Amino acid sequence: MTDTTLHVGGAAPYDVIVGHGLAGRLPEVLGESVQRVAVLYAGDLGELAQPIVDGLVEHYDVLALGLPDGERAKTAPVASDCWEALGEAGFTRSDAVVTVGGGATTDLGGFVAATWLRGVRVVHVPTTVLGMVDAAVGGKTGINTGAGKNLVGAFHEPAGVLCDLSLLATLPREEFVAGLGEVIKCGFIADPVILDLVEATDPADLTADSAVTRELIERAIRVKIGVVVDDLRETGGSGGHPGREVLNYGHTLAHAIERASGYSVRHGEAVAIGSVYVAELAARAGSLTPGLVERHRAAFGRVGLPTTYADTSFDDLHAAMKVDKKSRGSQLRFVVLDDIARPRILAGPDEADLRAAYDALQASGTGASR
Ligand SMILES: NC(=O)c1ccc[n+]([C@@H]2O[C@H](COP(=O)([O-])OP(=O)(O)OC[C@H]3O[C@@H](n4cnc5c(N)ncnc54)[C@H](O)[C@@H]3O)[C@@H](O)[C@H]2O)c1
Ligand SMILES: O=C(O)C(=O)C[C@@H](O)[C@H](O)[C@H](O)COP(=O)(O)O
Ligand SMILES: [Zn+2]
Repeated sequence: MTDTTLHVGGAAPYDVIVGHGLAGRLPEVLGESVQRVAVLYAGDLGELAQPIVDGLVEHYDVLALGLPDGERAKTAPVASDCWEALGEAGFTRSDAVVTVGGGATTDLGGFVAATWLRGVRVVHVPTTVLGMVDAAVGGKTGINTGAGKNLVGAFHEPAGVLCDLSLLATLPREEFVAGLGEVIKCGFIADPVILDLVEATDPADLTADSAVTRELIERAIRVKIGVVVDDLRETGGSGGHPGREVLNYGHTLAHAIERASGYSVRHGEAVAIGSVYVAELAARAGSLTPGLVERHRAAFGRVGLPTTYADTSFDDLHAAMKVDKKSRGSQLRFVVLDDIARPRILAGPDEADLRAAYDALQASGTGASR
């Protein structure tokens, strides 16, 4: 099957290429001025990263840096170690970073590229579904702090994104399923066909190499591109649309759960739980019907994502939600739906509704399979 090229327009345009065996296209995407390339890869993925490094060595001076795996990469000390390594290797503004890994790796690597010399080129090679449909696209980069998730970061558009579907072959099932959390989120906020496909497909057929998986991935990328080109820096939408904040659907509670669980709940799993929570909240605010709340539970639950959570008290999660970037002063703000693909901002909901929605989240649904 041929590669699909999805163009991201705007001030710093680039392409997201979806296909198989894409590593050979890295020089074309990196451009001609680059001399040195730092490959920042998830340390556990050495076998996936090595052929990419070997290909680059033919064209560039290559510095390969293995990072701590997953969320452990998204810390200030890891970013600092990368800056030191780039400094020792004499990296200049004509050099570039290539990231190879899941969303945690692209977030950290993107942040290093955004901050080194105030910004050098970065090309992402995401190796998870979540990285392909979301983290590698759109230019959000970041690390966590003790106070919460993604609290330090920068917007830094990549020079290109190579979504090599062959790399998904080794992805553990639970990581594959976690990525579907962001895909299904895209269905609720913008593309109902995604929901139809998920509901019509036997979950056993949602495999790394199936045609329906590729269609879901490409549809979710299109949703993300469509949102970010209109509101690259999350300054707000128009005509009542939340703008880029719509991609944060379900994320206010999700980030609080990730932090409360010491990041043992995967991001995509937390997004599933958080989306059911905002659906319950929207129902209490009079915008979403009970039938559509149940559609949230059914769609996420169908692919094996958790739709309930009870490990942390409401008061602890409420405190954690207050550091969400959508908050303004002491006011919490949520993306909610009036219908499928009709998002809006709900500002300052009553604490009683927030609590009742959490009670409803705890009362039914399926938990994480761990
Ligand atoms: N910047 C953004 O716009 C954005 C969007 C969504 C999510 N995120 C961030 O992305 C992160 C989650 O990303 P994720 O779900 O990809 O998790 P991850 O990066 O933590 O990777 C999950 C696990 O899968 C392993 N893995 C990755 N690819 C593999 C492969 N091909 N074969 C075998 N194992 C593989 C990793 O080693 C890791 O253990 C979170 O930190 C989240 O905040 C950022
Ligand atoms: O790209 C965006 O914008 C998103 O909000 C996508 C989210 O799926 C992603 O998890 C993002 O990292 C969350 O952003 P944050 O600003 O809430 O940290
Ligand atoms: Zn997310």
